[in-house]
Amino acid sequence: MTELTFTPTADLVDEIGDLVRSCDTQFTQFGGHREFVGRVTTVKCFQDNALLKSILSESNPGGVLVVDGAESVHTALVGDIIAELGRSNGWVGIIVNGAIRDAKAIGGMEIGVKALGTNPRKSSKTGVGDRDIPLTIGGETFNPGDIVYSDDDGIVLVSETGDTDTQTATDTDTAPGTDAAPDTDTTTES
Ligand SMILES: O=C([O-])CC(=O)C(=O)O
Repeated sequence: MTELTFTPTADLVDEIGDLVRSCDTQFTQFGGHREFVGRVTTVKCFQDNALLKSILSESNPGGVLVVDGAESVHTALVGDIIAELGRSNGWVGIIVNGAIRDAKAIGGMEIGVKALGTNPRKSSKTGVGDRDIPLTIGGETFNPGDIVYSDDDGIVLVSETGDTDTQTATDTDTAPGTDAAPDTDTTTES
């Protein structure tokens, strides 16, 4: 697996131009690492964090877990224990379309964590949810295997060339042989 080099998101936009896949959601920075780049793994879960905890229990050096919690800030999907679990297994970032807790502790951790906000209320732990599915957040689709760049300016997605690990025969989003393949989705404003 090739080592990924962080590039500031604004520089990426300058390189990619109008075809950039930049997530419109205004996330807040919570992690000790404010800049990260990594390969996307996805999970969708609503006010329940058992599935995302099991994913962060897996070793995934350089991975970024993108969690679609349907924008709910009613319960925290990630706290300091789960964030540390991910960090210790090599994950470099967690992006939560929902809430976290233990924000102060997470701010001292060597991992990137972005979320909509905080809530000390716990999530349920049934394990309900879906993993490794495309997620649309902030007008852009996060596909498993995409490369995600994140910093103080935002979150930019790039389709990885030749990544066959997570692509299926029906996936037409990645154009083989092209770097930073333009997103051909006709995404409308949300
Ligand atoms: O267990 C939870 O629901 C989340 C949490 O508090 C942690 O990760 O520390």
